[in-house]
Amino acid sequence: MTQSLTIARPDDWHLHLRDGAMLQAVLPETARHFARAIIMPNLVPPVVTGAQAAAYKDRIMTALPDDMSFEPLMVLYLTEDTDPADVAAAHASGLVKAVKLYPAGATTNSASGVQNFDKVRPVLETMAEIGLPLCVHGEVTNHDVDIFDREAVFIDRVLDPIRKATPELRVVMEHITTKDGVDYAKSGGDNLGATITTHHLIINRNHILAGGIKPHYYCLPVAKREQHRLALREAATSGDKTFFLGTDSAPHTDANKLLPCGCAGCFTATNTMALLAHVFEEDGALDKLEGFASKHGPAFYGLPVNEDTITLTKNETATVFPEKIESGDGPVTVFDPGFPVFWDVT
Ligand SMILES: NC(=O)N[C@@H](CC(=O)O)C(=O)O
Ligand SMILES: [Zn+2]
Ligand SMILES: [Zn+2]
Repeated sequence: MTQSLTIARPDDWHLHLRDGAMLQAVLPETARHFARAIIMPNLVPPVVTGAQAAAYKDRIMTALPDDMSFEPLMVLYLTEDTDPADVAAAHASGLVKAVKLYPAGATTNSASGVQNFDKVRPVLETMAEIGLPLCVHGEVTNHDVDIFDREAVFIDRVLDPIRKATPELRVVMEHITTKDGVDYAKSGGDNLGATITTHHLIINRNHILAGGIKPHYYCLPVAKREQHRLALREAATSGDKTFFLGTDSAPHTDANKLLPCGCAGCFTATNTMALLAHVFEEDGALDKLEGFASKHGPAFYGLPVNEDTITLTKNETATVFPEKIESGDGPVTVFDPGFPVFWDVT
């Protein structure tokens, strides 16, 4: 018997669209299901100023197929030279919905990120005053900190001090991967939210490393132990409005993934909603999917819930997702959950 679920059209609160040929290829994969997305600014060079964000938004809208509707929510990449007045103007004009903090060297294209957090205090204070959220890639970069501990250590050494110094600052902990992240987000009050990716609800570190290395499961923050995946599942399916969907769909060509030093990122835009329906059903929480994917994010960002809807259908035969999508830069492998999924967006 087929089963179906209609929910308000979802949004993606953490998405990499890239630029040029890759943008052209991946944008329809998101716009097919999602109404809006928070667009990550880690291009080369990064999207630092309001003018750069306006130009990038134009390129996204130009790449959007005529028969699709989609609103990119633009984000500025925080550097030690970011001008608070430029940030305030970009927010006041309605263009920019968040500022992104990358610790320098933490992840893909983060070389221009912040090294000395004191240098960005004036920007953070301006953001707190105007209510502009800070999105955070929450990992320290110290070589003496184990990669599996970098999120928990970031919370103690960087995030908590920033929030104590600026309690009015609204913060999104992006792509949390640990129980530590879940617990900290839960206890943070209304000014703190957290996004969770689809893939971190599905894989743990064994998926990457056991039985041969699987580069397509390698992303940052790296997937952790099973106990952490279970904590993320519980948070996402709990109905707690602190937690919302940010897919972190991060396309890299297969050529760039399958290298001796391969790129970090999972490309999930194509099948995210079907995978989430599977996950939420498995946890007996289909009634919580709409909150996670369509309602808690707009509430945090002070935006309306989308008026249109999507319908998810569970079929008798497994859904066949494309193994790869083609881009002008080369093929991009679609995230494979490793089990059959019977849901699809109709
Ligand atoms: N998540 C990833 O593994 N990669 C992202 C960067 C990021 O979100 O950290 C990317 O831009 O490729
Ligand atoms: Zn990140
Ligand atoms: Zn990301």
